[in-house]
Amino acid sequence: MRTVSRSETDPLVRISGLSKHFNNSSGLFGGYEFSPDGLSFPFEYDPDVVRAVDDVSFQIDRGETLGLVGESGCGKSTLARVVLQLLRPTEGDIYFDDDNLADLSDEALRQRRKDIQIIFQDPQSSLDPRMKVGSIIEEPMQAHGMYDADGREERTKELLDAVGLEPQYYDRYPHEFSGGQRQRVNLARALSVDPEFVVLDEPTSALDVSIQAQILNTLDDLQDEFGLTYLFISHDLSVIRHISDRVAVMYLGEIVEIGDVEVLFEDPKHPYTRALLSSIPVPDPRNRGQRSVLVGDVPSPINPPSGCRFRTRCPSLIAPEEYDLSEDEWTNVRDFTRAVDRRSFDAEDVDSVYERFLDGPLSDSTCESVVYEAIELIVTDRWEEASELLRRQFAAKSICANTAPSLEQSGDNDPSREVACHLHQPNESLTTNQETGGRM
Ligand SMILES: Nc1ncnc2c1ncn2[C@@H]1O[C@H](COP(=O)(O)OP(=O)(O)OP(=O)(O)O)[C@@H](O)[C@H]1O
Repeated sequence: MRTVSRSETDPLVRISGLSKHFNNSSGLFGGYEFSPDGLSFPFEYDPDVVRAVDDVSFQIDRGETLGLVGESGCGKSTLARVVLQLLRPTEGDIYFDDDNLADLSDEALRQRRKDIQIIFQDPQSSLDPRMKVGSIIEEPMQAHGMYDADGREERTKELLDAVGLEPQYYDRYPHEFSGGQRQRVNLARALSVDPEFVVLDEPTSALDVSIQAQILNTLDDLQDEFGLTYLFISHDLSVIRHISDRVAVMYLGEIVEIGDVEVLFEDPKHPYTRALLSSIPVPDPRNRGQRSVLVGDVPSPINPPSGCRFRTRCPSLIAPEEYDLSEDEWTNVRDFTRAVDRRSFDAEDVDSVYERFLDGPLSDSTCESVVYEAIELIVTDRWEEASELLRRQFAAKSICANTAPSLEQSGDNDPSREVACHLHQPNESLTTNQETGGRM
C-alpha cells in the first residue's frame, strides 16, 4: 500500500476565490421576461441567482484534516462538489498539487479524479444492491485500468481488512451488512484507486452514535496508513472536533472563520462560531442558562444580507458610528429591535414597553426619538412599520450592514486563525462604543 510523501510542504489543495451560483429559474420560461404586449420574443433573462458558495478561499495541507462546519443550507455540500468538480465553479480556482482543476479538460479531469474521492452520508446510495462487495470495490480500479483480475481481488481483500471488514466478505451482497459496515465498504471502494485526497460529506451522520465513533477511529487509522488528506464536512461540532486538525466555519456561502481546531473551539472569535459552539448540548444542566442558541433560519442565499451576511442574526451587531450610545444602551436598543422583529412580547402601552427594554432615556436624542416612535407604532399594532423604522435607523447604519468584512488574520499572533468580522479586522479602528457594542 502506498504512502504519500509528506516531505512536500506545499498545500495539497488550494481553493481561491471559489464561487458557485445556481440559476434558480424553473419551468420552460423560468427566468425569461416577456415584452409588455406579450407578442415578441422574451427579451430578458433574469433568474434568481442562488449564491450557494461565494468567493471562498482556503488551503488544505498534505496529511491534514480540514473540518468544514455550518448549519444546513450554508453551502457545505455545494462547496465539496465544486472542489471535486462534480459541479463546475461559476468562478475561482481549485489547485490540486499544481493542476487547476477548474481549467482541466474533461479527459484530464477524469484522470485526476482518481486522486480525489468522496464519501457521502448515505452508505447505501453508492452500493449497487445487485453487485457483490468485491465487485463494488474493484469497479473503480477496473475503470482506471489498475491491476489484472487477480491483482484487483488481492488488493480488494487487503482493503477490506484495512477498513475493518473480513476479507471473506468479498462474495457478499450489500444487504448483508449493517450501515456502519456499508460505509466501510464505501471507504474501501474510495481507497481502491489510491487517492491522495478524500472528501467526506457527513460520512457518519446516518449512523448510530456508537458506530460513528468506530468509523471516525477507522478514518484516523486510514489517514495514517495511506497518507490521506481529508476535507471532512459535518454540522456536528463534536464530530468535527474529534476528527479535524483545522476547522473552517461556513455561513451562507462564505467562510467566516478558520483556524486550528483546539484554538477555535477554546476561543471562537466570530459571533457565528460562538453561537454554533454554544448550541452544543451541555451535559451539566447548571450551565444551560449560558447558551446563546442561534435564533431564526439561515437567510436565503438568493438575496443574502448586505455587508456581513450573519448580521441579521448576530448578537454582536456593531452600533452605528453616528450615535453616541453607551454599551448598555446599545445592548438595550439591539434587544428591543430583535424583539420587535420577532414580535416576541405583548405591547400594551408605551410606558410598559419602554420600561421593559430601556433603563431610562437614551443619551443620544435621535435614538431616543426613534425608539419612542417605534414603540408608538407597536402599540397601534403597526409592527412591520416599527421593524422597518428600526432597521433603517439602526441595523442599516451599522458597519456590519455596509461593508463586507474580509477573512483576515485575527491579530492575536496566530497565523493559522482568520476571521471575517468587523470586530476583528486589523485595519479598522472602531470607536469605543462600536467595540463594546460588538462584544456583547
Ligand atoms: N442545484 C441547485 N440549484 C439551486 N439551488 C441549490 C442547488 N443545490 C444547492 N442549492 C442551494 O444552495 C444552498 C446551499 O446548499 P448546500 O446543500 O450546499 O448546503 P449544505 O450546507 O450542504 O446543507 P445540508 O447540510 O442541508 O446539505 C441552499 O440554499 C440550497 O438550496
